[in-house]
Amino acid sequence: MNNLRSTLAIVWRIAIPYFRSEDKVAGRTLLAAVIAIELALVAIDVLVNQWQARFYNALQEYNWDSFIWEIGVFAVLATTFIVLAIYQLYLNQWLQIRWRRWMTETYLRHWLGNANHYRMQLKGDAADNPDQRIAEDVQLFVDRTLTITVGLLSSVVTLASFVVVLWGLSEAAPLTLFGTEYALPGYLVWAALLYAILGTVLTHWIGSPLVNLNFEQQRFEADFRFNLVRVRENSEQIALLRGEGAEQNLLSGRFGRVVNNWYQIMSRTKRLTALTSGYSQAAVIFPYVLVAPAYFAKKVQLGGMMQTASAFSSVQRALSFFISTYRTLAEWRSVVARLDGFEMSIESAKSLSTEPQTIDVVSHGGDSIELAQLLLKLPNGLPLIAADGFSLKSSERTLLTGPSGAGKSTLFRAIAGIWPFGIGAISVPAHAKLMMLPQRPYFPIGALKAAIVYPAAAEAFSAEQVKEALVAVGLPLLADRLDEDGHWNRMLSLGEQQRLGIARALLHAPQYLFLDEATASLDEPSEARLYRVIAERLPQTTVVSIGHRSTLHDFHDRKVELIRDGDRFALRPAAQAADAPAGGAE
Ligand SMILES: Nc1ncnc2c1ncn2[C@@H]1O[C@H](COP(=O)(O)OP(=O)(O)OP(=O)(O)O)[C@@H](O)[C@H]1O
Repeated sequence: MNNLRSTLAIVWRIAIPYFRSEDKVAGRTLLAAVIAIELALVAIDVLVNQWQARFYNALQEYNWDSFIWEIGVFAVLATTFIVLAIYQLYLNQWLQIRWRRWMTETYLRHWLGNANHYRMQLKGDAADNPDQRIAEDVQLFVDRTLTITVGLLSSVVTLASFVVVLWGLSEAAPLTLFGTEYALPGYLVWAALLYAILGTVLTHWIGSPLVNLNFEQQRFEADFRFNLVRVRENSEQIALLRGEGAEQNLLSGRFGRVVNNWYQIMSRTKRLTALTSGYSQAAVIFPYVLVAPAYFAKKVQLGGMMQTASAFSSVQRALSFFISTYRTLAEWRSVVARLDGFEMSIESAKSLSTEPQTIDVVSHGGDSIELAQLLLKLPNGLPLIAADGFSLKSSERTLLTGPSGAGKSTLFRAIAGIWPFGIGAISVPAHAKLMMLPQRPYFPIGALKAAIVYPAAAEAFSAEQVKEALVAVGLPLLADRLDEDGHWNRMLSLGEQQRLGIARALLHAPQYLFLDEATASLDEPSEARLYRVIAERLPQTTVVSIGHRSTLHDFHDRKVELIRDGDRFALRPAAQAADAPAGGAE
């Protein structure tokens, strides 16, 4: 029960914000329309039930005129039913897509906002496969929540309406057993109730493991899909390493989990279907058995008996809502649990950046980046780098070196404000434009121009500007392909990608440019040429480079090293300055 209450609380928390959002008028109106139509459909059910009594009586009495009249009445009822059913579905789908659009946009905003997607990965306890949560679970949540809510409401209203009908019919067709009449008010209602309770208890008993099995199934499917995507993304590496066999084993292993879980779902579903279909078949005949003695004792007409059977089945169907929607409910609960996990994970990623015991990245009025009493840590809490009183001055070019794994890239991450582990402060000039270029730049799939100017919009730079930047970084041949669509990370060599990265930097002209081995795949002369281009074109930019080649020294004003200091590395200015000024010798 507690479980149910907490699930409902989570559903409320996930579902309600939409109906309070900027789209609330449309959302509430559509929801009200869907509910109103559902109620009208129940009313038609009641009318059809009363119609049945008249219709079968007309048949029993061989009354042709009544028969024809009732056919007409039925045609009107059926037409109204059809029109309402069509519009209910239509409005329901309309509500679904608006609700889903709002939730998807909200989740995207929270997930992408403030580098939460990155922090969620760092946390390690991140919700698995966020893509699945955003793409699939939101859709399932909206669909199932509407189906279940409207279905439940319909059941309650059907129950209330038909209980009244059935209670009246219990009086008209008194309980007759072995020729004796028993005065048991509303016995048909009690019989329906007992029947439904029995079915519900049995269904829950057999079906409850399905909740967890469905949850796992979705997870295994998403894992399998994710690993397929990884193979596609890394297909060159895999082909070069002849890793196909290993991939086959890995993927088969992942798919094996999908299959094993599926077998368990199959076996549970088989038992559940045996119960639910047996239950609904028995429900067809059960009311006739109950009323038959009264009918054969001629206490009730054929119309009364048919009406009783139909009312009984309506009550029974309403009471059995839980049974008929059990699988949907099971699936829904796992969707709710996954979305809840996703929201929690976003929240905890958000809180990581605001916890007092984290690195404070603050803006200040000066024009240098200052590190004060900074201690960078690993996610497991171990210290990585200590830095105090260290500054990166305007227009200065600094070369950062140090052993592999010392934390050079992590220092860049901290300055960019995405590494939350540690304490201390990093002051960054207010409104300063920082740009980080990694060794492997990222290019979104699409037109080359949009890929180069990312994250700016393609129109932010003219074709001439982009072409000029391409020529400057030594890629004149690409200048004619700006409108060509492609997966540039896959199509270009790493050296070419690094040149494109520098072109991006030239276009954006940041105040601070951090190059994390961003030219390491180029030959030395090409690397030197790119550094000269940066010096010429971005003379005001503060450049911080991570690199291992000695040729880089010529293009930097000073050298800073990460040196082991006990259990951590310390940031120390190297004793001697660089041999030549920025943009100096080749
Ligand atoms: N997401 C992460 N989770 C756990 N540990 C991490 C994570 N990212 C980096 N580390 C650890 O932090 C340490 C520093 O990594 P970093 O990439 O900053 O080193 P680096 O000095 O740039 O190395 P290299 O010169 O090899 O590129 C490494 O020991 C690395 O394993």
